[in-house]
Amino acid sequence: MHGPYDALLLVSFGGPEGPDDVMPFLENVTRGRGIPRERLLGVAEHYQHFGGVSPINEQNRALIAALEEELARQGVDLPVHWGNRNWGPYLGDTVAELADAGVQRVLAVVTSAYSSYSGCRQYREDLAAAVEPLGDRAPRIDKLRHYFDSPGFVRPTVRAVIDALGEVPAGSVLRFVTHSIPTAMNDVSGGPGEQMYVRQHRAVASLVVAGVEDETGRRVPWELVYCSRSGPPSQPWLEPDVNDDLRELHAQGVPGVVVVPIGFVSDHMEVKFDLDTEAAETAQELGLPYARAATVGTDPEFVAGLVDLVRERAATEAGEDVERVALSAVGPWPDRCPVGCCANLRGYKPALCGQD
Ligand SMILES: CC1=C(CCC(=O)O)c2cc3nc(cc4[nH]c(cc5[nH]c(cc1n2)c(C)c5CCC(=O)O)c(CCC(=O)O)c4C)C(CCC(=O)O)=C3C
Ligand SMILES: [Fe+2]
Repeated sequence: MHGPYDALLLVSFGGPEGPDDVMPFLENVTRGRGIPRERLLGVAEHYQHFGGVSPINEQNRALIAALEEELARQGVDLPVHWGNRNWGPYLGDTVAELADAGVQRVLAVVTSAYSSYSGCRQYREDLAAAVEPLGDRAPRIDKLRHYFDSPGFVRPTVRAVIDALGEVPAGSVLRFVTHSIPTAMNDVSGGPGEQMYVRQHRAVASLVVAGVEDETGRRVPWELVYCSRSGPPSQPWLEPDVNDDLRELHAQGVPGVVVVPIGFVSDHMEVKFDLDTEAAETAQELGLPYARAATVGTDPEFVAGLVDLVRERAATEAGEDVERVALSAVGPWPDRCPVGCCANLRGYKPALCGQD
């Protein structure tokens, strides 16, 4: 059953595939965004530290393979295509190829689970830019609703946290980690004043903590902290930074910490560098026992959960009455984003998959 759709389209960030790609990639990411040059050079070093290769592309190839397998297993006959915002295969090229192949209806699955300009509307603008040159030949593109509070995202995270808690002393605490964004971007995430970026993350963290308690009987103290701040120091971004927080935890005498990167669906550079390299080093300097919980990646339950959401959407588009599973009170997120959702603070641009 795949309702009206002809194809799935995995939509992601993209990343460099070798040392010479790093600066052109970073220029693509930061064009017109006022990111200080020192920050850019610093981030270039993070990539060069890993041979100039971002882990994200390989992880997306693995996710596509896992999705194809699960779709076949469930008897859903939908091919999976792939397009990125900042590096090849570029979204514009992929969507043009789909049009050439006569594909008419596409369901986009974005590798970002939450509402924010960077993780939601910017991708919707990218989709609009991708169809724009194609005119009447453009496929119609829908976007899968946000899956942060889906069982397929929450349950593997619960398991990952339980595993990681086994690596640190009893009495350790949890620190859920996500990408910092400007507070002004958070304010309009999900709609004017909604602050959905933070609210959705806190909802996921609560669900995970409750899941861990259900399974282990342990109620573990937690907070939400941030990594990967960029932008000029004068601009407020979400805080605390994970490294500052580790110092604070050490000062409080906690016996250890598990960091849980719920802001990332796989081990992106932020996870590999900002957590596994930098934050791990901070913890080591402090003598603070530290473990990092796995991201959902290609966990079979996550992949099956995405396919469940694909089927839900296909049925909805086919006019069927379907149950919309969501574990938190801030979900289920609507299929089409509401007016003013995750506004572009630099000015309105056309976007697909929303009411505006
Ligand atoms: C909310 C959010 C997500 C999660 C949602 C999602 O997954 O989409 C995300 C993902 C990612 N961000 C990534 C990389 C970068 N992000 C940057 C810059 C920025 N990110 C921002 C926010 C987010 N980013 C923001 C507000 C900026 C400032 C500039 C701007 O307003 O746009 C910069 C420039 C240098 C710097 O400023 O740090 C880089 C290199 C990669 C690839 C990693 C890899 O290679 O594995 C991924 C998945
Ligand atoms: Fe980013």
